[in-house]
Amino acid sequence: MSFSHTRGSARGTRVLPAYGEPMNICVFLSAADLDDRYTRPAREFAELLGKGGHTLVWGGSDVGLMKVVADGVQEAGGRLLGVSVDFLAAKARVGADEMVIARDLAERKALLLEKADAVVIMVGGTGTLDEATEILELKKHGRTDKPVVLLNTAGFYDGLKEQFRRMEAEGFLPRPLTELVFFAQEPVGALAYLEESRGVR
Ligand SMILES: C/C(=C\CNc1ncnc2c1ncn2[C@@H]1O[C@H](COP(=O)(O)O)[C@@H](O)[C@H]1O)CO
Repeated sequence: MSFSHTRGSARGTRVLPAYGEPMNICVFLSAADLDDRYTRPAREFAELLGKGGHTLVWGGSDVGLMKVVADGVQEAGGRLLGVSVDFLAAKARVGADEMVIARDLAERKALLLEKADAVVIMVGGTGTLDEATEILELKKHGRTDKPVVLLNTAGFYDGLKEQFRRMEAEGFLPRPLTELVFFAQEPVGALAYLEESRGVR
């Protein structure tokens, strides 16, 4: 495993993989221990990701749903690229292919997005919501065009979807909602969207 701390602000820019090539897929998701309603689809998505030869880019911790997905990706043959943060470095997963330690949460978010070709938002709490709104805000301002999927497991994000639709209908969004985020009901639909959108960008 390679392990590095960040220094300064010089960072490389990712060259997007061509259609059919493996991607770096950043997943934002809960650090909590959850029941089967949420762990089953998370495991299913992890397996698809690993079997597709993709790399999981995630928050680096070995807890809750974050661990479920990291385990699933690794077992299915995918790579793990963690971006932890200084104050959680002791909790970082041992055995990831790469682990970067950011100085603070803001830098971690920037690194997670920088290293990703695409983003999937799974069920989560305030941490996940914070990460999700960061990428959506960047997309809103045209600062990135990376595809974003919201995996709406067990209707967890029905309320958020409703709120986004209201924002769009009442003029709060300068871009159509469909350009910001794709809502997937199932893991297979989430990955299919990412793989297809890579071919047309
Ligand atoms: C080991 C313990 C806590 C570890 N907690 C976290 N580790 C890594 N990343 C985290 C942690 N908590 C939040 N994150 C980031 O936010 C998302 C999850 O937050 P949520 O509030 O649970 O939705 C996740 O994507 C991470 O990037 C306790 O000792």
